[in-house]
Amino acid sequence: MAPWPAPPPPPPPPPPLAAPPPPGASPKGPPARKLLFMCTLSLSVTYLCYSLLGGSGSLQFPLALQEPPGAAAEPPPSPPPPSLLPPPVRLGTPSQPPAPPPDNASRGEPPEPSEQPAAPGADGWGLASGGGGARDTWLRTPLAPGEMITAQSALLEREAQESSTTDEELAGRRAANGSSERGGALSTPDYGEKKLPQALIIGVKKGGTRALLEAIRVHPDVRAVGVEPHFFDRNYEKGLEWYRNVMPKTLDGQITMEKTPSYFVTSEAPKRIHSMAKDIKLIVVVRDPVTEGHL
Ligand SMILES: Nc1ncnc2c1ncn2[C@@H]1O[C@H](COP(=O)(O)OS(=O)(=O)O)[C@@H](OP(=O)(O)O)[C@H]1O
Repeated sequence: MAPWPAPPPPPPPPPPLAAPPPPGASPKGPPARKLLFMCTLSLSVTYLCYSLLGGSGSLQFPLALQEPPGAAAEPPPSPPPPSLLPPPVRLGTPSQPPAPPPDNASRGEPPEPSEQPAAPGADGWGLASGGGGARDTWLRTPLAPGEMITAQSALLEREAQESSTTDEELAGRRAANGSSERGGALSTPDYGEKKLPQALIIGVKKGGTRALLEAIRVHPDVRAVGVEPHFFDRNYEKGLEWYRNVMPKTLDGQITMEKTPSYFVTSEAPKRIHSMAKDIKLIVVVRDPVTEGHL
C-alpha cells in the first residue's frame, strides 16, 4: 500500500500591515491610528481657534446687506487664515489700541468707531458699549434693516410729537405738501359757497380749543377752518370779504366755524363780532389757569 502523500507546506505568514514600531514608541495601538488621531485632534484645535478668533467676522455679516449695489458684485472677502488674524483682544482693555476690523473702508462702509464715537442710533449703528476703544471696535454692529426702519419711524414719530400743532404750522405743512385745501382739513368735496361763520370758538388759549373744534367738525353738517384766521384781532382791517374767503365752502344747512383763542383776550373782538353777526354762537373753553401755569 502506497503511503499517503506528504501534506503541503503551510502558507507563509502574511506580511505585517504596518511597519514595526520605532524604538521608543508605545507598544499600545497601531501607529497609523495614532497618526490619524493626532491629525484629527490638530484639525479640531485649529478649527476651534479659528472659530474663536473669527467671531467678529460673524458679527459683521449684516454688513453685506448694506453694501452698495456696485459692491455687491465683488466677492466677499475671504477671512484670513488663522495665522493672519490679529491676536485676540481682551475686551474692556482700554490700554490696547483698537484692532482694525477687516477692510471696511474698501467696502464703502461707515467710518470706524474708534475715530469718532457716536451715540447709539445717530448714524444707524448700534453701539454695544459707550466706552470706546477695542470694545467698541469689536462689539459695534450695524442695525438690521428692520431695526433701522423702526428707529427711523420712532424718530419721525418723536419729531411729530415734539412739533407744535399750532394752526400756522398746520397751514405751512399744507402749503408745503401742495394741498389745495384752504384753511382746513376738508373730508368732503369743496361744494357750496363760502359763508361767514355762524359759530366761533373764542378761547381760551390752551383750553383745549383745538380738540373741541376737531371733535365738532367730524359732524357732516359742520365745516370748519383748520387754521386760526385771527380776523377779529390781527386781520380785521382786511375786511369781511377776506374773512369769508378764508372759510370753506358750505352747503345749505351746514354750519361754518372757526376758532381763534386770542379773541377772548382782545378788547375789540366782542364789538367786532357783534357788528358782523348778532346771532353768532360763541364757544368758550375754560381751563384752570393753575394747570397751565398762568396766574
Ligand atoms: N380733551 C381735552 N381735555 C383737556 N385738555 C385737553 C384736551 N385736548 C387737548 N387738551 C389740552 O389743551 C391744550 C391745548 O389747548 P388748545 O388747543 O386750546 O391750544 S391753543 O390755544 O390752540 O394753542 C393742551 O394742553 P397742554 O398740553 O398743557 O398745552 C392739550 O393737552
